[in-house]
Amino acid sequence: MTDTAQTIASLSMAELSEDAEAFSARLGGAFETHGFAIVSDHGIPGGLIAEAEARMRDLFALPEEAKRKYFIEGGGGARGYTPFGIETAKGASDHDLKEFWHIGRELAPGHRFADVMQANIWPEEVKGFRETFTALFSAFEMTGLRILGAIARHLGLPTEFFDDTVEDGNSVLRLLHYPPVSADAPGVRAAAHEDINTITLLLGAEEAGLELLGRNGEWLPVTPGEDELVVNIGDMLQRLTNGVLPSTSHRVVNPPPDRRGESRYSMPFFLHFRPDYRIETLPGCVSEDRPAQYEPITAHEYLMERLREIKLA
Ligand SMILES: O=C(O)CCC(=O)C(=O)O
Ligand SMILES: [Fe+2]
Repeated sequence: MTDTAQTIASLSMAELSEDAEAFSARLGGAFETHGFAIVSDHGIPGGLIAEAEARMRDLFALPEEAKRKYFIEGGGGARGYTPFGIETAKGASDHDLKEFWHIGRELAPGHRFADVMQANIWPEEVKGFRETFTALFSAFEMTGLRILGAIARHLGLPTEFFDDTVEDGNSVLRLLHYPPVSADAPGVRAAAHEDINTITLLLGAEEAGLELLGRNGEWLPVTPGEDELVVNIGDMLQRLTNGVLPSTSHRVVNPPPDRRGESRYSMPFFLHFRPDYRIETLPGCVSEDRPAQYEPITAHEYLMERLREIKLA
C-alpha cells in the first residue's frame, strides 16, 4: 500500500475479512488525505463487469434518434438517456463532452419513495440490458455497504451504522460515454466537480483522464488497474463528517493526441442516503479545531439544491 501526497492509496478488500481494523484505518487514512482510494478484490464479479461494458458500448453505438427516444425532456436526466452537451458542472461555462444513461433503484409499486425516485426506463434495442444493469446495481450496492462499514469503523461508529442510512437510498448507476475529441477540442471531457452523494464507486477509469485536485493545488492522475475500483467521498458524507472525510474535486481531461480518436467509457455508481435521512454532523467529527460548519438537511432536499446548480433539476 502506498499513500503519499502524490499517490493515491491502493488496497485490497480481501484484507477486510482478514484484519478489518487495519483495512479500515488504511482506507480511512486514504480518504482523509485525498478523498479517494483505489480498491482491488472488491467483489463485483468480473464476468458481470465485462457483460455490462459490452451492453454499454451497444447502447451508445445506437443511432442518435434511437437514443433520443429515451431522453426525458424536463426529467432532469434522472433516468434514461442524456445527450451530449447538456450537463454543465457547477460554475463551468462549457458543457461536458459526454453523453450518459442513468439507472436508479427498482422500487415495488406504491413504495414510500416512489414520489421522489422516478421509475427506470430500459432501451429495447439492447438485449439483456435490464438484467445486466439491475444485477450490477445490486453488486455495487453490496460492495458500497462493505466500504461504508469500514468507514464507520474508521470513524469509531458501529460497523452497521450506515446500513439504515442508505436503505432504499436514491442511488444512481451512470453509464458514461465520452466520444473521441478533435485535435483542437476546447475544454475537458468532464469539468472539475465534486460528487453530491455519499460515496462513489467507479469502474472503467483505466482509460486515462481522471484527475483529482490534491491538497497542494496540483492535479493528480487517478490510475486504477484493469480490475480495480475507484472509490471517492461525496458531499453528503463530507457534510455528515464535518469535512473529516473530504469530497475532493475531480475532472476528466482530454486525452493526449494519440488517444483522441478513442472513446472513453466509465461507470460510476453514486451511492446515496435514503431520501428522508437527515444529514446532521456526527458529534465525533466536531472539535475545537474543527467547529461544526453545516446545518442539518435531508438527503432529498440537499440533492434537489445541488441538481438545480448543475442544471439537472
Ligand atoms: O468518468 C470518470 O472517470 C469520472 C466521472 C465522474 O466523475 C462523474 O460522472 O461524476
Ligand atoms: Fe464525479
